[in-house]
Amino acid sequence: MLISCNFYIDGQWIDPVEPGPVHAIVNPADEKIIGTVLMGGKNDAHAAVDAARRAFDGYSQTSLAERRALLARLQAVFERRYTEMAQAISTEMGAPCDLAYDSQAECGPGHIKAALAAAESFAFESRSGPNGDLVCEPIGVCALITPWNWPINQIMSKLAPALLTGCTVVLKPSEFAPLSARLVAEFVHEAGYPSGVFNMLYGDGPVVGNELAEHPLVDMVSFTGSTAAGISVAKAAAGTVKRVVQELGGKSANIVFADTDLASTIRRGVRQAFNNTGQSCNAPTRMLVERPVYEQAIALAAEYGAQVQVAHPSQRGDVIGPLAMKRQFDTVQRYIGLGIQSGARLLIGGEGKPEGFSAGYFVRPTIFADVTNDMVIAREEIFGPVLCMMVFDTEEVAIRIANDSPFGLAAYVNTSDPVRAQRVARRLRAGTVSVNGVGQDYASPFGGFKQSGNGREWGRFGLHDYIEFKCINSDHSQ
Ligand SMILES: NC(=O)C1=CN([C@@H]2O[C@H](COP(=O)(O)OP(=O)(O)OC[C@H]3O[C@@H](n4cnc5c(N)ncnc54)[C@H](O)[C@@H]3O)[C@@H](O)[C@H]2O)C=CC1
Ligand SMILES: O=Cc1ccc(S(=O)(=O)O)cc1
Repeated sequence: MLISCNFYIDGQWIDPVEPGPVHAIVNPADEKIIGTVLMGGKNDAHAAVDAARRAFDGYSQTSLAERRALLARLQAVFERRYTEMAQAISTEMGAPCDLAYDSQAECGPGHIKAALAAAESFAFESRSGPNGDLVCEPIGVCALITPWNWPINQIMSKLAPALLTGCTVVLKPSEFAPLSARLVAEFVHEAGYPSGVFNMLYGDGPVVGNELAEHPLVDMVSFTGSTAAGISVAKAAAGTVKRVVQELGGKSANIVFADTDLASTIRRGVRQAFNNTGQSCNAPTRMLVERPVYEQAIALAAEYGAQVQVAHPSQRGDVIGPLAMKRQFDTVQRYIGLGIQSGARLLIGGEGKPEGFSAGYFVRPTIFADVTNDMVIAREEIFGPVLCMMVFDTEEVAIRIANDSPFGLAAYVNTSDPVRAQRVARRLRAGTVSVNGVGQDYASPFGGFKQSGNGREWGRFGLHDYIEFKCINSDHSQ
């Protein structure tokens, strides 16, 4: 039976009032249509915003204790229905089942727990000065516009702090990840949130997303996606002076110094670049290797890259699945072609599908060596399993190349010298820096410098996005 996805507005499952083109849900592993997403229009966006606006007066006045209890209930529902979520993500965007279960779905409870933990020590009320009492109030109605690549990471890193701070929400997920968003709506309903606190509708970015960004009754927009769409959102939001938080693209550098444990560093770098089939905005897609170990690093990367197994998402283990959609497949093919034309040395992979895959948006994991930082493949976000390797001679040059990017989301440094690691990390213009493979915890801030964005999500940093600070000045001497 075909799946049909409709909207959750004001506590009800409803069809669009202004139906747009129906979007087919295509399983990226076999290209079969498994369902449809009903896409809305401007009037649907208005209905969702109106519901969120009506609910705001009541929900914003609930106590923090009540909101913590509700969010804890949402966590419990999520954990009980966890397997459904992992399966939905794997089906809609092709994440291999173990990645979907262990990492993709895990972001849901992960972000809820981090928000709840942050609230324990967050100063929602404090003194700001001799006369001032500082109170943190919910900013209002929030539009959450999210992509398809880590759908639950991106929904829950926004939704958990929004709900905890007393905001009401309109979620517009990507139509390419409709199933996980539908489950989120079911979980919120089951957790017992009042009607209108959470609303969800599908629609095109330029129509529904844009309408939410422009809407005078929306107080803030939290957007994750491409830099181009993020710029459109900011422009649309500017007329109403609403807050816009953007988490955008990346082209992250992975600096490999000659004193590192080369084999494990290269293996990890290849694995991280190909994880989620390269569809992560913080993927380390530019590997910068110090000259004395460059040829050795290239040989290791080719060896490990060739061992990467492309497989149907139902296959257990550390494999990579298809890209999420045909558009992404075509984009990645184009970039691989551009890499070859630009004279980069193709180590593994290349254009076309891997052997044995005729259906599905599977691509060949591809590594280019001798890439220079002016090549298109080194400058633009490819969003596929395409790794660019470059050589550098000095620490100074490595930092310069790493920072020579319009993006600044993440960076990676590998060296056995802890002093150098800290020195370099502090000079990299990126929102997160990983030293020797150490990953990010949910309590720490995630976001970018430059055209990678303007905010910080996760943990207590995420709470700030949804808060207005109010200073109440009065005579404290009495
Ligand atoms: N940084 C990240 O996490 C992501 C980056 N991307 C990059 O973006 C490229 C294109 O992927 P897309 O799915 O097309 O991402 P996108 O940025 O177009 O879409 C992300 C979300 O924004 C919405 N949207 C798009 N245009 C909008 C507009 N003008 N106003 C309001 N909302 C809008 C979409 O409907 C979706 O919900 C990828 O190849 C990749 O390079 C894509 C997804 C996530
Ligand atoms: O830890 C999970 C995680 C971190 C980053 C991203 S993305 O950069 O937004 O793709 C996804 C998942």
